[in-house]
Amino acid sequence: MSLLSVRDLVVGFPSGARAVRSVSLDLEPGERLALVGESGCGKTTTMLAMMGLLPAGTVVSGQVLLDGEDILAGGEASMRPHRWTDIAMVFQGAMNALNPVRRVGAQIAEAVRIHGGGRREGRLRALEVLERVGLPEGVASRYPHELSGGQRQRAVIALALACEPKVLLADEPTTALDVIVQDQIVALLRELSDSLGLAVVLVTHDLALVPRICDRAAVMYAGSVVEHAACADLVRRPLHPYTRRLVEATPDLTARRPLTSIPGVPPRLDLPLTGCAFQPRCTSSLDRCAESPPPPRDLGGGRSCSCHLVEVDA
Ligand SMILES: Nc1ncnc2c1ncn2[C@@H]1O[C@H](COP(=O)(O)OP(=O)(O)OP(=O)(O)O)[C@@H](O)[C@H]1O
Repeated sequence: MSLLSVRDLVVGFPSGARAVRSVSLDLEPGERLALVGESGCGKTTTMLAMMGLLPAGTVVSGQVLLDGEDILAGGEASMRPHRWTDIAMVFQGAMNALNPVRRVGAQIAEAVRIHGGGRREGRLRALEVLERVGLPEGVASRYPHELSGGQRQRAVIALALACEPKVLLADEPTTALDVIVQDQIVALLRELSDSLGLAVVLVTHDLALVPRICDRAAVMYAGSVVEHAACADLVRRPLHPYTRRLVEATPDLTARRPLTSIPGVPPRLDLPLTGCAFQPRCTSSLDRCAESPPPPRDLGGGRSCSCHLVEVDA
């Protein structure tokens, strides 16, 4: 039994869009998984569904199992005991997620109190987690605007860790930071995961970032995971045509190869799909790619791929 297991998650919006069509993920303690894919493919929606925090959408079907318990099954009543205490999230654009008129330490202490801790415990825990993410003690009494971008991102990570979660969902945690600070946040996430046994799901559109933090990666396209592999395998030998194009479209300062873009646009999510979602943009598609969606094919060694071509090659 995995620490976290997402099974066939499907999320719909009132507009009729199926932003998440089929996502399955497994995570063990201390493991780091990246969820990658271009903008709009459903990464954030998947994370928000796992937290039970979808602003407008609904989980149409699927399960989110934490230590074997389906935390979505009973709605808010079954999610509430686990949100923040077992599974926590650093939101996209999180540097603006702190309350601007409250001191950083007080915000963390409040999170602890809301989840049953006392005042003193909250204060002590705030100092403890701020130190844990590499911030000096004085940060506790500062307001968010008095911190640098990197310090604010650390403070947001500290806030997410306040109630000692087992799983951290980090949505684009290094976007909008300069490369030096990005490196520091990458190192911090790795270190926290190793030392606390924290399982991390990193959401990013930046494939270059993935091997620096994660062990495994799941590639999403139009709401579905299309390939799942160890990061090194995924980057060295991508199997799905979409992953291949994504790798080719990722800047690499050492390789001196021309950068390419992926022609075309992802499909509309409010229309049903008859075949593979990537087929209209795929340069190697077969007739049946337009006719039937390729099921995920288990290739062994933790690798899977949803592509008719991979079936032909195998
Ligand atoms: N509240 C909403 N109502 C309707 N559609 C929505 C809503 N929120 C998101 N969507 C749609 O769901 C799809 C997936 O969005 P999502 O933000 O999950 O993608 P993403 O992969 O995280 O993209 P990004 O990297 O840009 O954040 C998009 O097509 C988006 O337009």
